[in-house]
Amino acid sequence: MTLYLGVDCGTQSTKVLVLDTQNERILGQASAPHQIISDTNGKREQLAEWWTTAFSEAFNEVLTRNKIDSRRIRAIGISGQQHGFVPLDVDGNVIAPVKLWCDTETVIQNELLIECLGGQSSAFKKLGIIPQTGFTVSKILWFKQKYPELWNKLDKILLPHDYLNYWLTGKLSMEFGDASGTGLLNVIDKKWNLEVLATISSEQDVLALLPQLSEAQKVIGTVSAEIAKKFNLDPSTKVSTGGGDNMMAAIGTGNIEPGITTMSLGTSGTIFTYSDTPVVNQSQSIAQFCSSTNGWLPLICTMNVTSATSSIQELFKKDIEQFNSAISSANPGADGITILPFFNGERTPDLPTAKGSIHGIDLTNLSESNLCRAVIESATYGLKYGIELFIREGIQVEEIRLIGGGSKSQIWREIVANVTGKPVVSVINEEAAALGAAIQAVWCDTFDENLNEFNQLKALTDKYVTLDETSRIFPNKELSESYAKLYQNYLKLLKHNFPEVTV
Ligand SMILES: Nc1ncnc2c1ncn2[C@@H]1O[C@H](COP(=O)(O)OP(=O)(O)O)[C@@H](O)[C@H]1O
Ligand SMILES: O=C(CO)[C@@H](O)[C@H](O)COP(=O)(O)O
Repeated sequence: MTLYLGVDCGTQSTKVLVLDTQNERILGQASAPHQIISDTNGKREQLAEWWTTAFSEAFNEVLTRNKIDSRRIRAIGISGQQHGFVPLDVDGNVIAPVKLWCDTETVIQNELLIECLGGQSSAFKKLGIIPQTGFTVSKILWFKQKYPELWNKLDKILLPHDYLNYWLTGKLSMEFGDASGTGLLNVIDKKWNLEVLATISSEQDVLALLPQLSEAQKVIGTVSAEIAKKFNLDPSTKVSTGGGDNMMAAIGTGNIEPGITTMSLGTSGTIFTYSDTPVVNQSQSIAQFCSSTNGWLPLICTMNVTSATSSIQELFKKDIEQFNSAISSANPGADGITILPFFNGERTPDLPTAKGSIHGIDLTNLSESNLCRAVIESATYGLKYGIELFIREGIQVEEIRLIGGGSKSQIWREIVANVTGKPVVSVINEEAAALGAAIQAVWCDTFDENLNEFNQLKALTDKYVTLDETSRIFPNKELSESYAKLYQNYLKLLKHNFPEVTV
């Protein structure tokens, strides 16, 4: 048996998946949860050690439950939530809690950086992307301002998946896909932008704080002796470059060539599509990330998907099954209730300090099931808003490949099809980021410099990514028409409450 491990360190949990390439099947998967440190000022942080603990728990569980021999693992691929700022000292210790992609405490620092770069369009010219509050760059400036003593100890800046790579191998590296979400990289020429680095600090060599950039198909090293012993791994076990969770989910949904759209219903909501060339877009909300397949991955991210839906679910003390049946029992449009679900500020549209609100309540419609339905519908309207931005930029969306925790819900899948007016289909393994990471590990391990890079990856995604044809849902004409009207009401409400939203 030849085994590959795919690991996805998401916001709410770390998932570990084992792929058996000899028998061409997934042997098993397990997950372990993480907490989040939150505050009303927008703080959203985690401790890096929670990720390594969750990795260990999920690793041990999947191996024990499926009686898998860890010595058979040839390589590991790590996927991770994007943008988080992991600060290391010279001894490789993490010196502060990690500010996450969903942290909005750094609004002021982000505004300052954009101003120093000459405003939004000038920043776009310099970087090919406009840094948003969730990106890493404003977290670095915030850290320097808030903790000057710690800043003096800072030796390296890593992203969450890079940190797990470092923990496994002792090697410091960053690949282009995840690096493109830092706000420090010119995403067109794929080089660090020295002007942005100087904006963070003109006295210090910020470039020296960044690890080496690596191409997607590379192995970064083998597991350290300590890790090999801890997990009973063969010391020759390789670790691939890995990548951001959306980049890995692109691989895990076969979204490695133009014309495919993936939507993730995770803590965040994302929509992304592969491009061979950078998409020079007028919309500041489309993040033109690099893919982890040496191309580009234009992406829309909303901050309030299962983070918002699980808040309402937990408020009513429902388990997932009860929550889904409450949604199904309510009428489309939740009898007039609409939620602006900005429980955590918002990235698309760019409203980092926004708060959520509930509208249209009266004595006849106030019920748990209507509120459950309304939060799901509103999170989906947020994603429809993203699709409209894609379409406006000439990016075609024919069909949506749905992944992430929320895609397990039949009723939510139906709502996505009817709100967007597009057919939706799930992949057989909805933990697409973990699967993508495992596929990337195979790609890196078996990579042959003499063969076409894309063809080698495509052969793997063709083999391991399967659409679940039984899950395909076509939009219902009548419901799509009602949702088109309900979406217009949502937009009206959005613009009324946030006049700065112009699109
Ligand atoms: N069957 C389901 N129906 C609706 N929501 C679900 C279902 N299963 C999981 N979820 C939601 O998905 C969330 C986890 O999504 P996931 O994609 O794993 O998040 P992340 O990768 O950001 O950690 C859970 O918190 C839950 O709200
Ligand atoms: O910030 C983004 C994308 O730019 C988020 O998509 C994060 O990468 C978190 O992902 P999930 O935990 O929701 O999968």
